[in-house]
Amino acid sequence: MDRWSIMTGNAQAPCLTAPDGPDGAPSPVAIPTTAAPVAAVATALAADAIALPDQVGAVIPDTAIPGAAIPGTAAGESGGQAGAAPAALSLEHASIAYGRVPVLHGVHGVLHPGRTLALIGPNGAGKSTLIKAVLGLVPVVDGLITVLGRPPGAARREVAYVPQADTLDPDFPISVGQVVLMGRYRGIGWIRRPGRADRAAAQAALEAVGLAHRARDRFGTLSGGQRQRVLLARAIAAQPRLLLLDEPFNGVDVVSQDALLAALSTLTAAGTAVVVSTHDLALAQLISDEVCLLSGRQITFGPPAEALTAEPLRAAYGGAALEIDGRGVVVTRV
Ligand SMILES: Nc1ncnc2c1ncn2[C@@H]1O[C@H](COP(=O)(O)OP(=O)(O)OP(=O)(O)O)[C@@H](O)[C@H]1O
Repeated sequence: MDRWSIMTGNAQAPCLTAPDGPDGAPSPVAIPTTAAPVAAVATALAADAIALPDQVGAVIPDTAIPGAAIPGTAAGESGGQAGAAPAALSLEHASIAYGRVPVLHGVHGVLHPGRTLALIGPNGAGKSTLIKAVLGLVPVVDGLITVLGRPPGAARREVAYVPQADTLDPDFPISVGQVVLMGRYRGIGWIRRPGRADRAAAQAALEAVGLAHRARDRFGTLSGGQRQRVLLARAIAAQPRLLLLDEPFNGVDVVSQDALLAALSTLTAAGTAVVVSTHDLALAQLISDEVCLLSGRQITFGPPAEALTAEPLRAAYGGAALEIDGRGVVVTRV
């Protein structure tokens, strides 16, 4: 049976196990196989040239919202202190709505620079919605979201976003190197040609994801997982302070996933905060410092050892979260 599990034999130090593993050995990562084939994109890469919000893997365009810090924000809540770097992301009892009715309620927690936050929850839980709210694309109708000390949207120059891969067009005629170089355009503008530093940053980003040797190849000739790595490289080249990844591991094999994880680790070590939405609970436990468990509302926000336990998982997944002899929790595929 295809499923994820988080075994919590020791509540203080949960370990990850794949109960269905071929040899019974612990397997740290279970990759969902629900990814749709990478589908048509032409627009996404083309749109990037005019800096539309849904662009791929690049720093989100600045909408010229003044970047003033929000007055009255509690320093402790948003992680801001006089003279200290602000939190990468501060969520204060935020509710988010597309129209009049909020689809996500009561999101509350702080992500600091260099830390990784996993957004977890079943289909329709609100993971993508939260990412869009952080980008300033969907309104916060109650509470507050602060990004790098500023309102969502005002910090776009320093925020990179990698959307779900299946929104991309693999047929767009552009090389791998050019895709990555697009990550630099926020800094250099669309008129000026990229300089040596931009090319070096793009090259380093491609190396970080292990695809420097494919720089001259057409983007569309890469596999889905390799394309995902290129898009991450593009985001890395932008040198963001906050990176938002919407289900980046869908359809990615173990080798590509390892390359992605290594690149992410380098980023966080350099101080970039990462938000990653995923259905892979084991992976979330492996890579995240904080977990935000959602199901139309926030179930819990905290370290994985606390957030990915039986009670909150049952609240999010209902009967799909099965406890096994008090030893751990299995969430069947959602
Ligand atoms: N553009 C939109 N307009 C109105 N409602 C929307 C829109 N996009 C999403 N929703 C609704 O918001 C809720 C949360 O959707 P969202 O895409 O954030 O979930 P998700 O956790 O990312 O799901 P999945 O795991 O399936 O990607 C759902 O009920 C969905 O129908």
